[in-house]
Amino acid sequence: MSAPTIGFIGAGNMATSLIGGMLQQNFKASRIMASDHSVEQRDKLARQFGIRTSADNTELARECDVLVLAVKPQGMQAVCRALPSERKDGQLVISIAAGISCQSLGQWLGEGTALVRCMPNTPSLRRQGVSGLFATEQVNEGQKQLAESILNAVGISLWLSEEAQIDAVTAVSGSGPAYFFYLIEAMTAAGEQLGLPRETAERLTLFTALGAADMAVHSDVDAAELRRRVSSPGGTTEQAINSFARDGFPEIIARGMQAAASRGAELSRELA
Ligand SMILES: NC(=O)C1=CN([C@@H]2O[C@H](COP(=O)(O)OP(=O)(O)OC[C@H]3O[C@@H](n4cnc5c(N)ncnc54)[C@H](OP(=O)(O)O)[C@@H]3O)[C@@H](O)[C@H]2O)C=CC1
Ligand SMILES: O=C(O)[C@@H]1CCC=N1
Repeated sequence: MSAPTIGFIGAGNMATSLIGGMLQQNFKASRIMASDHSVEQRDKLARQFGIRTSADNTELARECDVLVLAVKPQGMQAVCRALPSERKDGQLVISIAAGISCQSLGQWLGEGTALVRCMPNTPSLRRQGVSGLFATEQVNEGQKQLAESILNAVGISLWLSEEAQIDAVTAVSGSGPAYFFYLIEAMTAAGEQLGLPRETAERLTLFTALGAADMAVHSDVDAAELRRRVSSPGGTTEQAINSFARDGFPEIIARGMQAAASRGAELSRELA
């Protein structure tokens, strides 16, 4: 059997991250297509990745074994309703939109559609992504494996037992890279205030983030224990951690993530 064709509708940030990662992992450019209404965006992807692009979403719907819906949530209904009901036989549709439920997608695309809802993240571009996946009952085992092979090509993926968990995944890992970038920005600025040149503060911060994440991923003890091992009694780290705790760091993070998850649920209602 020949390799499946994968079509991305919406060729923006997230599609670029996924396609970039897939091409580094044995997916052939000749089997990937992308459509976008922006000619600049189409040209950019065609140049960057050597994939076929189109201005016509219908062309992808008719030709591709897998359709990845990668437009903004607010544009999803119009995109789905404009797709033809006669699409490629056995097609799997993967939606990566935050807050668009399988129920809405089923209504817009046709109830028999095999649908996977997925929440990836932008480090997929570096093949360091993590995705949560939820399959509707129309999805067969082969299609599940196909979805997994796409997302595993750009990082790791985890199946969810309930669709509602997607909002939590969005709050943790979908939006998560932005929280770490925010911390990097804040630590770099604080390093500068402490007298370091900006570039030095930035490199120290970036490599500390990379080292800490790598160490935590490969450790057999949890993050709290790793933190304790850095914090010598009466030393410097303890002072920083105590100051963070006094200022409510865990509560600040929990409130922010609750806001992200609530927005996901709100979008599902608003855009149904
Ligand atoms: N960015 C992220 O980190 C993540 C995003 N997501 C989800 O991925 C989806 C895409 O997000 P993102 O990549 O950031 O968004 P972008 O705006 O970067 O990409 C969407 C692209 O789709 C194009 N588009 C809009 N309408 C149509 C249409 N009718 N036909 C074809 N193309 C169209 C847009 O063009 P134009 O701009 O001209 O309208 C744009 O180029 C969202 O639903 C988001 O929830 C999920 C996980 C992480
Ligand atoms: O901010 C957003 O809505 C999207 C979903 C997760 C990351 N970006």
